Amino acid sequence: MTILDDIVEVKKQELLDYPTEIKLITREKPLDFKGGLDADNGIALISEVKRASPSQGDINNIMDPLEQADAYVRGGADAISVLTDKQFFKGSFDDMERVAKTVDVPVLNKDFIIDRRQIDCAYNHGADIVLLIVTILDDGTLADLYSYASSLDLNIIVEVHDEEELKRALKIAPAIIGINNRDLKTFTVDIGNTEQLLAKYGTDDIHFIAESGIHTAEDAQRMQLAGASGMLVGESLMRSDSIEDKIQELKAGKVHES
Ligand SMILES: O=C(O)c1ccccc1NCC(=O)[C@H](O)[C@H](O)COP(=O)(O)O
Repeated sequence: MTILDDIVEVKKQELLDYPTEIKLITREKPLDFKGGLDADNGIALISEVKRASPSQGDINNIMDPLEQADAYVRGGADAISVLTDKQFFKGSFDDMERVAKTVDVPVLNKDFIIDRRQIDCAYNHGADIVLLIVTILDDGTLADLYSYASSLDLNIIVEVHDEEELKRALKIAPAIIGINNRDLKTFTVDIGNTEQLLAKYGTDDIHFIAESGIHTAEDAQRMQLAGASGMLVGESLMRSDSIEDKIQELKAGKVHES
């Protein structure tokens, strides 16, 4: 059993307490994250609110998620990711909803989705983007959750770690693929993973988001040079005592069309 197996097991247990059907609230259309990627040929930054993690333990559990997200937006983040898993990341839907109600950039619900009702919850709590992690889904469920989230106008990041998962993701022709540099089963982190996969599979038809292990301007530049349209950064921003400077540093390599 890996930690990822444990996380999925907890999600299954939590789902036992969900109603069989979740009524969707009436809300504004989710903000268009993909449109932002289409319009900008630089590298977008998704800044993550991450109190704790299985690999690091407590990262920064004393900050206020709203103040953190505000600082991210002031620094120039293009989107905010909020971990909503309670048991392993000390997050909550309340954290995400407070952020989504306040910031004017798209908000990603970072969780381990295995059932449509989690997408309903993400939607009702104000998410604009959801994450589908290929390794925890079979092909049929992946395709079903993708089409369900699309029907709600949510942006979707389909997350892969290796070539086999990437090939499975490509079968549903997603607009955005996240390449996680962290192996969620062993916690090994290597940003060379994005470089290797994009050298072989990079295409202008898909936006690729480099996820995890990005700490410095040099790391960010490597991800951009590899062809990533975006990067997802958690720990290094959560540990920074000068968030706005850290964001400027990470975005320093951002190239804009003149
Ligand atoms: O971060 C972990 O320890 C972890 C363990 C098991 C499953 C998922 C995990 N993290 C989720 C993420 O992918 C990251 O929060 C995200 O990509 C940001 O990574 P980082 O910048 O390295 O904090």
